[in-house]
Amino acid sequence: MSSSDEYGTAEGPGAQGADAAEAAYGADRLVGPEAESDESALEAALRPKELSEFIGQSKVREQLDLVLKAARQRQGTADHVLLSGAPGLGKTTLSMIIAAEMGAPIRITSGPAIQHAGDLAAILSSLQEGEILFLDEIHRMSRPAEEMLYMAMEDFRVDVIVGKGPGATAIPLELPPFTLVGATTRAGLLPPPLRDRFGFTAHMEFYEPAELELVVHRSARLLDVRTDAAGASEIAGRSRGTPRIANRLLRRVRDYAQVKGDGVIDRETASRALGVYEVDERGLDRLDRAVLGALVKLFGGGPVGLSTLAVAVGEERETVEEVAEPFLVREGLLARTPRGRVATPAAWDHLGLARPQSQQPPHPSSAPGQQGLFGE
Ligand SMILES: Nc1ncnc2c1ncn2[C@@H]1O[C@H](COP(=O)(O)OP(=O)(O)OP(=O)(O)O)[C@@H](O)[C@H]1O
Repeated sequence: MSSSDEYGTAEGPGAQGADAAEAAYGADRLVGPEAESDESALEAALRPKELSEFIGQSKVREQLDLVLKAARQRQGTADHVLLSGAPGLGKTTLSMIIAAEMGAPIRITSGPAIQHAGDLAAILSSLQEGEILFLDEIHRMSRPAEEMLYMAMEDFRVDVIVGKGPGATAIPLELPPFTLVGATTRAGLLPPPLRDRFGFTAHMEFYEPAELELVVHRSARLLDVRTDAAGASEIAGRSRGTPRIANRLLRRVRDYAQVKGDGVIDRETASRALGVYEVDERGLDRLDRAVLGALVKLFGGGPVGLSTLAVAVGEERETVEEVAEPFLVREGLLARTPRGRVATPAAWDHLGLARPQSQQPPHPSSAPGQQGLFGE
């Protein structure tokens, strides 16, 4: 096994790998950021319909508001919009809000559904003037379709190729002006010519706990569930900065409150309910804690190779690398280093374990160089 095989990449997985591993492991994962297969109707019911209802992302909202107002004043179509950010942060929701604010219809499709340029030509040629075309996972579109999109975005025109080989001819096709809203979890993977054709690019950040509390209160109101401030705060704190997860945890806590309590969600009820589902107070689930526990207890905090860590927790290495690690890294509990995975001092604290000597904060009298690995 090569050393890169053993240690995995320090940067993390590629796009397709991450999507596949999340889909495979994350299908029934309460804190997975992807939508579950039966979730779309529930999500639709909870989507904010107007920009003013959209919680958080204040900069994005302010900028988008300007873009849309200006387009409305000119009675034209809005510039193409690129929304980037992790799954479940509200990209689809924002695209629907753009359509609503522009009073325009919306067509929804995704990169993986457009494998041939012809698929895209069929969609583009049937758009109405001013229509919003939402292209989710735009980074997963095929190359020929992507190239067709360049011209469509810039000149509202496509060349449809008829025939094959030397006899093939390009028939130009005029398109009505439309607004493309592209969404991607990996803006860095978009080729620059595509990225540059968007007039407005917004990066969506993870939400602050206070913003997620507002999401929980709003959803609770729509679901007709009573939640007090402490209950909403407990759910928000475990939602990994993601409204989709907040809404999902709220539904599970609602079940618990209904079956085991009086239907009201307070701190105690939320905490007990999420304990049943093994989501801890910081939003880690069983897999996250298994990875962290193995790293700390079996390997003294590392460095340890990815494959060895995966064997220790009985999972595929892709699952550890793509499903568990991103959140652990984001939370500052685990670091990916060229020598392998390393637990940070916060990992011991989170697991309620005493830090070993090497991870102790330096004693004020200790000489430089005797500090722990992270030199706190
Ligand atoms: N700012 C917000 N305020 C209130 N609810 C939100 C907000 N953002 C997202 N949500 C809710 O979270 C859920 C997921 O949002 P959405 O489907 O728009 O995410 P997404 O970024 O498009 O995810 P994916 O990349 O997986 O398609 C929806 O039910 C939506 O109502």
